[in-house]
Amino acid sequence: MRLNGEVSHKEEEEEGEKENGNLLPQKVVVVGYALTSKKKKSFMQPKFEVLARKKGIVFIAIDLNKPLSDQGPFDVVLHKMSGKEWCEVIEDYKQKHPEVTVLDPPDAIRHLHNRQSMLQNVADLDLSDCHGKVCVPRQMVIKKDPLSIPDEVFEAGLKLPLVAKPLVVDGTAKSHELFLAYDRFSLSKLEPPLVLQEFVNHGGVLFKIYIVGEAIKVVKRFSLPNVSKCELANVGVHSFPRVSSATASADDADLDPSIAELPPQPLLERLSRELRSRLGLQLFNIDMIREHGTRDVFYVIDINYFPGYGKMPGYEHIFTDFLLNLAPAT
Ligand SMILES: Nc1ncnc2c1ncn2[C@@H]1O[C@H](COP(=O)(O)OP(=O)(O)OP(=O)(O)O)[C@@H](O)[C@H]1O
Ligand SMILES: O=P(O)(O)O[C@H]1[C@H](O)[C@@H](O)[C@H](OP(=O)(O)O)[C@@H](OP(=O)(O)O)[C@H]1O
Ligand SMILES: [Mg+2]
Ligand SMILES: [Mg+2]
Repeated sequence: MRLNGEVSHKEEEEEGEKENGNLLPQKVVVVGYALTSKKKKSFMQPKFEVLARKKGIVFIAIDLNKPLSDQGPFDVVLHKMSGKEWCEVIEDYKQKHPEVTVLDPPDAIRHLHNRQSMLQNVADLDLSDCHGKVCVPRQMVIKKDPLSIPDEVFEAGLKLPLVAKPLVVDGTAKSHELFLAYDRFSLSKLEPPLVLQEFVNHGGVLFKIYIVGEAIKVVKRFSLPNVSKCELANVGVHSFPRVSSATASADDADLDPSIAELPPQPLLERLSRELRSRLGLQLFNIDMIREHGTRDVFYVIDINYFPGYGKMPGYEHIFTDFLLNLAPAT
């Protein structure tokens, strides 16, 4: 962290001074960020930037066309960019600048770019003493041949309906194109590589658990409705919209309490702590559903790196506190 006067961002400091009634923040934290334009728009909201500036945080957009080491100096680097080249840039920068906190390590982020590896750590957890059970839906990966899917699904004993998800998550709209498949034969129309995941009835409500370091914020979102017994006779693959990513929150909706009751806090805390340490990540969210008809059986269906924090209530304060409290890298 830099003390005032050590940084050459005079304009921002003067602005902070005015807004603070001549009270300068005790330290200035310089945060370089490399975000896609979509992510920049949703994350760098004016209200957030103003609050951060008042608290002594200076954001600087990293210029991808210039060497990273020639920019800054930074205290923290935030990034969500895909591509091997960028990972190499970040790895190289981390080695040359151990004093900078780089969030998060590319290798750890890569773990979430694959829908099979992203859930592995959840599958390995045992939270049975934590007011609930956290599982992952049964799933399988189809790497290549779509014509083999019906037999593979049968051999694996997966129960229909299945959610078909692109195996790789790379920030593109295509990687979020999902299908609900009612019969195994129609699955051969889909394009591998795919993950086929058992659909879990959950009453149409999903819990999004946002993690920012040690801070946890859980919100309710609308999700897919239950599949009834008679719908099981349906056939075909049906694409569905990004229902849970909509800005509309289910927090204020009049919902059946047995469906909408938030997961127990101790369970959320333990799950978040374990995943933070096992994944080696500070910035992510977890999509969790409650199995319909149960009180305490939960499934994690998705984990996202650097999700849409702009939609997280109070993100401005949570994020500024997080950045200010980051220990300087040693
Ligand atoms: N196994 C499942 N059982 C029931 N519903 C599911 C399951 N998997 C996904 N869904 C529904 O589909 C939605 C999208 O699935 P998922 O979160 O895996 O996709 P995504 O494209 O990674 O989403 P995000 O926008 O959160 O990154 C979920 O929010 C939920 O409504
Ligand atoms: O915050 P939630 O509701 O989970 O939704 C996020 C998704 O989970 C992310 O995958 C989206 O980011 P990418 O599409 O860049 O992966 C992310 O995109 P955004 O930054 O444009 O909001 C969100 O849609
Ligand atoms: Mg999701
Ligand atoms: Mg996702």
